[in-house]
Amino acid sequence: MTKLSVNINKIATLRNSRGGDLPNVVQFAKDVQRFGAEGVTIHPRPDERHIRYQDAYDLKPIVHTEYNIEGNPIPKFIDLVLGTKPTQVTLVPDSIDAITSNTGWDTIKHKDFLVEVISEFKRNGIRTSIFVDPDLHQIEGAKETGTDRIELYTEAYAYQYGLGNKDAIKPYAECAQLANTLGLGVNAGHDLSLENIKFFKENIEGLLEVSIGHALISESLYLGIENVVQMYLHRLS
Ligand SMILES: CC(=O)[C@@H](O)[C@H](O)COP(=O)(O)O
Ligand SMILES: NCC(=O)COP(=O)(O)O
Repeated sequence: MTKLSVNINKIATLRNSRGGDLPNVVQFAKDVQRFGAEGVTIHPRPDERHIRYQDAYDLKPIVHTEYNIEGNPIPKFIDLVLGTKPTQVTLVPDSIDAITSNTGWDTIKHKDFLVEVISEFKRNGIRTSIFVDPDLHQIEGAKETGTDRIELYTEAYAYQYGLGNKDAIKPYAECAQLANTLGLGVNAGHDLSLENIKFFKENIEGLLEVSIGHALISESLYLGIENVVQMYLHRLS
């Protein structure tokens, strides 16, 4: 069974564009869970241009499914995670100015650092996951860090699948197989969508969780726009 965790960063980005509280991220998180989502993911960045640190605290009491907080473990982020105690923390090595996450960890080079932060989170009862490229050496390195899970960075798969190259699944399938053998749980995310998710799921053994935001929110707009336009027309008639 693969859990769907909805990343609500985009809802915060939309809210921030006007400075008010529309759309309301807490209400949105309540709604996605009511509609069946099995988790809520947020990815606060140091400049808080998407989800804000305060949002992470506001969401804590209402997320009754899996609460997953993603981010680069700088001191401010570590304090946030220890203060909110989500179900899972996913460590992502994103630079401060990156538009979105664009690389996985070098689990070999950053082993000592990862061992340190992962053990701190695990001491506090928080499950850990680390964002990695589909590279067998990086999966072996991930095992050495003590992490509970990995999150496979799926941007390359999504891009290639869109071009019709289904072979792009191969490194992901191999990495998932190795992770399963090593006792690491397998999550995945980035640019997964209604178009590419089924094939991914069918080919990845033991896929525990996917976190999806950008496409899922965009698809919600496309699929919901007809209804809303009709509702406005009705009120104007
Ligand atoms: C790790 C990852 O791939 C996602 O967390 C992604 O970074 C989504 O965040 P944004 O939608 O804010 O780019
Ligand atoms: N961990 C990936 C995530 O939360 C969502 O990524 P995306 O669907 O917004 O690309």
